[in-house]
Parts: sequence; C-alpha cells; structure tokens
Amino acid sequence: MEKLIQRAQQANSLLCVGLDPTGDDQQVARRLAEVIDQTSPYAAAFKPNLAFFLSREDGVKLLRETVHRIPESIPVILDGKFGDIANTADHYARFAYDVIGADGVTVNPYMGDDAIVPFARPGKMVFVLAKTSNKPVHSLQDVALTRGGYLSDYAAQVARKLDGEHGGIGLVVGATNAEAVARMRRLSPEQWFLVPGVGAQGGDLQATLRAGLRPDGSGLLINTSRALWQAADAGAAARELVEQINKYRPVMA
Ligand SMILES: O=C(O)c1cc(=O)[nH]c(=O)n1[C@@H]1O[C@H](COP(=O)(O)O)[C@@H](O)[C@H]1O
Repeated sequence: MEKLIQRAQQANSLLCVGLDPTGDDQQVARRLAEVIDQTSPYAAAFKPNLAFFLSREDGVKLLRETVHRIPESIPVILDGKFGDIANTADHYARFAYDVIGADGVTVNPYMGDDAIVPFARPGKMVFVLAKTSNKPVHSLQDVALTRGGYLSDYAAQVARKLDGEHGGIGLVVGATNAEAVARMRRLSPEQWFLVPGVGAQGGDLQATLRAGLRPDGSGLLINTSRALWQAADAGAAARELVEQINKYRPVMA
C-alpha cells in the first residue's frame, strides 16, 4: 500500500476517481483524457472499471492508453472483480499488472483464498469484496453463519489473514450502509477500504467517514464514478469532494 499511502499524503486526498466511461468511442477517449487531467491534482487513486472498457471494440487498447495517461505517482486500481481458480487467477493478474500496468485490483472472494493469493504480488494492492454497496434481495454476504457473524464478516477475516501473510490486501466496503462500514472497521481496524457508493448511489459521505476512518484519519479510499464523469467541471467536482472528505478527517499533528 506504500504508493497509495504516499500519494494520499502528497495530495492530502482520500478520493478515488472512478473511470466508468460511457458514450461513443470518440467522445469517450476525449472525455477520459479530460477527466484524468482535471481530477489528477485531487486524486489519491484512479479506478477504471474493466466492464466499461471491454464493452467496446479495442477496449483493452483504450484501457492501456487510459492508464498510461494517469500520472505515474497516482495508483491505478483495475476494477475487474476477478475471482477464479488459482491458475486462471494468475492469468488475470498478468493481465491487470503486466498488460495493463495497474497497481491494484478488485477481487471477488467467493471461490476462496486461493482465488485471491495470485494477485498478491509485492507492491500491488488487492481489494477483496466484503460488504458491497448494492442491496440485493438474495444477499449472499448477509447469510448468517452458525459460528456467528455473516458471510461478509468471514470474507473480511480471510482478507485480514491474507494481509498478514502477504501484505497489500484491503477490503471493498460500500458507502450505502454506514453500520456495515463500522462493523467492517471493527473486524479490520488497520486495513485500507475501497469505498464506492457515494454520488450516484446516494451513500452518506459523512456517516461513512465517521464509521470507517481509522483514528489516524486515513484508511478509506472514497470512490465516485458517474458523479465525476457527468460533472460539467470534473476538476471542480473532485476538489469539492476532497474538501468535504477532509472536513471530517481529524487534523494531524
Ligand atoms: O468494486 C467496486 O468498485 C464496487 C463495489 C461495490 O460494492 N459497489 C460499486 O459500485 N463498485 C463499483 O464502483 C463504481 C461505482 O460507480 P458510481 O455509482 O457511478 O459512483 C462502479 O464501477 C461499481 O462497479
């Protein structure tokens, strides 16, 4: 997590700029460049979502160009929600890190720890889906375990154990349920959380920060995608969000 920690301190920001590009191919390339250039001063990280690139011809090329445009000091998390048996996961890891040049990924833990470990390379970040922002009718994450707690708690425990063994493992926790953020923080006092759900999904920023910030005022990466993509001035919107976030962070000595 060193690159992320350094960048968050340097930019005094916990904002993750989500890149979920919509529109026709020509517009999209132009808008991506614009959003990256305007939001870079305020971004602790960027998170391109793989689906929005793969859904267009030459999507991998566009993704590579996108990552290339992002300043080297800002970490890039490729949001692919990967999760497959280890030898397949190894190929996803090669794609994310070697082909695309990402600094981190999101991973779905449903297939267990061996689906996560191939992504845990030195210097890379792995964000494991624990308690996501959506609210399904049939939520696997909310299944109560006979041993106590919920399946999402178990995902967090596995991620914590793997972080101890490999380093660089964080959680994905949605901003749409502050109680769940607090619960995850109790289970994982020190890990970094990638937190989507603010903006278009209506998550409560203040409640999320209160529930999830570590005592050092850090440890959360607040993602927003559509709200910046659709903003008339993405730079101003990003700056405003950083200011809002920083209002709730304790002032460090
Ligand atoms: O892993 C994610 O990034 C993710 C996890 C989650 O629980 N909820 C969630 O919305 N996301 C992603 O975060 C982004 C949210 O986008 P906006 O709702 O437009 O800000 C999308 O790329 C989602 O795929």
